[in-house]
Amino acid sequence: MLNAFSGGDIRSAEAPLIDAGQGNTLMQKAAHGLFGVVLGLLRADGRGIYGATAVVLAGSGNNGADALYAGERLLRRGVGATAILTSDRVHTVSLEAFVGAGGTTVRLGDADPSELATHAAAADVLIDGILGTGASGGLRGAAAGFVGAFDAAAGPRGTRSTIVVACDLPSGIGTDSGLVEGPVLHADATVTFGAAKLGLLIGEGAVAAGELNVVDIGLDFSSLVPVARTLLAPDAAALLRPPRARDHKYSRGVLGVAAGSARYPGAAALAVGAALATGVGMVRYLGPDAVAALIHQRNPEAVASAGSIADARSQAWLVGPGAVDDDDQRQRAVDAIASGLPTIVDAGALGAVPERVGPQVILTPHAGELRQLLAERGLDAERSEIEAEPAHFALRAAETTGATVLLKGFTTVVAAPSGALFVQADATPWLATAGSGDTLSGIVGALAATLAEDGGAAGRIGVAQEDLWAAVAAAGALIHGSAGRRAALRGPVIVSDLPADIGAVVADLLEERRLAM
Ligand SMILES: NC(=O)C1=CN([C@@H]2O[C@H](COP(=O)(O)OP(=O)(O)OC[C@H]3O[C@@H](n4cnc5c(N)ncnc54)[C@H](O)[C@@H]3O)[C@@H](O)[C@H]2O)[C@@H](O)CC1
Ligand SMILES: [K+]
Repeated sequence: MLNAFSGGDIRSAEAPLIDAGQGNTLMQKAAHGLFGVVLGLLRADGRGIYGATAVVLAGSGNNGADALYAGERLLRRGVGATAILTSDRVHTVSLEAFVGAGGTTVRLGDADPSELATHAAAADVLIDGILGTGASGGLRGAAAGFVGAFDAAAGPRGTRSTIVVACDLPSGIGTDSGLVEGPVLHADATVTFGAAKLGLLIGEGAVAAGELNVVDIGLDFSSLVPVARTLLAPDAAALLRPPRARDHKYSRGVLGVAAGSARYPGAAALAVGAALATGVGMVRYLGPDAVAALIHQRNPEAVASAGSIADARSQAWLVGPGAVDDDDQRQRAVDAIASGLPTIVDAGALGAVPERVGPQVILTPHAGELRQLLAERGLDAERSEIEAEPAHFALRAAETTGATVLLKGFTTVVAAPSGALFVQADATPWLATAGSGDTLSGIVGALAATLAEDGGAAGRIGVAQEDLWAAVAAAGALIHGSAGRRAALRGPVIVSDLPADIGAVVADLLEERRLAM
């Protein structure tokens, strides 16, 4: 599990060490970690170290100092380095160390920004040390102008030749919100110190951060509660329930699916296929015969009927994908939510959620659906506001409804009504395609069905019992994202092919778990 903390948490973890005169040691550890990642990136890209070139953007605070000390280390390894000082003030001791190692410096205010940007775009590495956790608001003035000029000279991430590495955070992102106000340098990698900050995991901050590296600088977080957690592969693996010797189809877990309608039959087939690939004892399908016929073309093992929720014994329910303009499906959604069983509520069923439910009800909206859900409860927000601050709005929705809320987006945010937050960035943009959400709900449904009667699941991954369903939803996002990345190796993702990748991801997770035991 990766824990994320707020800027305030990081400061309070640093405080005792700084009070004990360890401030410089912390900074040297941070700089050393940054230096190490830069070396690794140069090597991974097949570039030599000796003779490579680096540009260090150094702002007025300690973030600039970290970047300058990392620059000093690069200089001592034969890298040619220039520091662009973005403010009139600079951390003098680190600047002296940088210059003492042979670095050249230039003040941003004294030079032509487009000339400096051209120079930076020709370098092998650009280290962004303009602002760190002490930033208030986005980049302004000359620094903002430089970022625009660099983007114009170097081209966007993925096409440019300069490797951009953010020191602690991409400068100007909200440490706790991931909000980006104004221009921001999109990093190839971010090297963050002590612990991940929430703003690196959500919203535009996560987009700007690129690959996240957390450097241990010896801070003690044991007395602090993380503001968010990210499940890693071993956590998702611990939630999988492989079949045991005496299992039968009912003991493994039955997922009931009330999805699909005459208008959207495909969503049900995608959800059922994904659930079966994740591993369940049985899928019971409830819905129109025409939809059942489509499901059976691909998955004849699904048991189908047009009955009611009360007649179809299941351990968990999945309602809503493709269930539009269908009174029977709506009634099944209402009954499933009221059953008290874990119930994944997607798309067409989100409108059937009563005022208050429990955390075993897992809502899986995208930003537009969450906007609607909140509006129906008198909480008005624009879709763009939700996309900019996904954690805030997912928590609001969980608090208001009592449900677990999985908000889809570039990163998946899962909020529990307790206030616990999980953030998963496992997906690939290739998964942004029609039908993708139906497979995610199928995966989460299968996990819920297999864990519904497993009292030890929360303990296995170290979460409170009340947050189990949020962790299950996060594990579903991890499996879905990993399957999407695997599928994308073959080319654009075709969602109906995803079950093969879901099965392979589940197999890999179980194998890693076996090897770790
Ligand atoms: N406190 C510590 O002991 C450690 C701090 N570390 C580093 O220190 C950083 C935090 O340092 P600071 O607190 O000095 O803060 P920053 O380095 O983030 O800089 C804050 C300074 O920038 C200015 N500023 C704020 N917002 C601005 C804006 N929008 N535009 C232009 N200027 C703005 C302010 O004058 C402020 O003094 C961390 O991100 C990390 O890199 C690390 O060295 C580890 C140890
Ligand atoms: K920075």
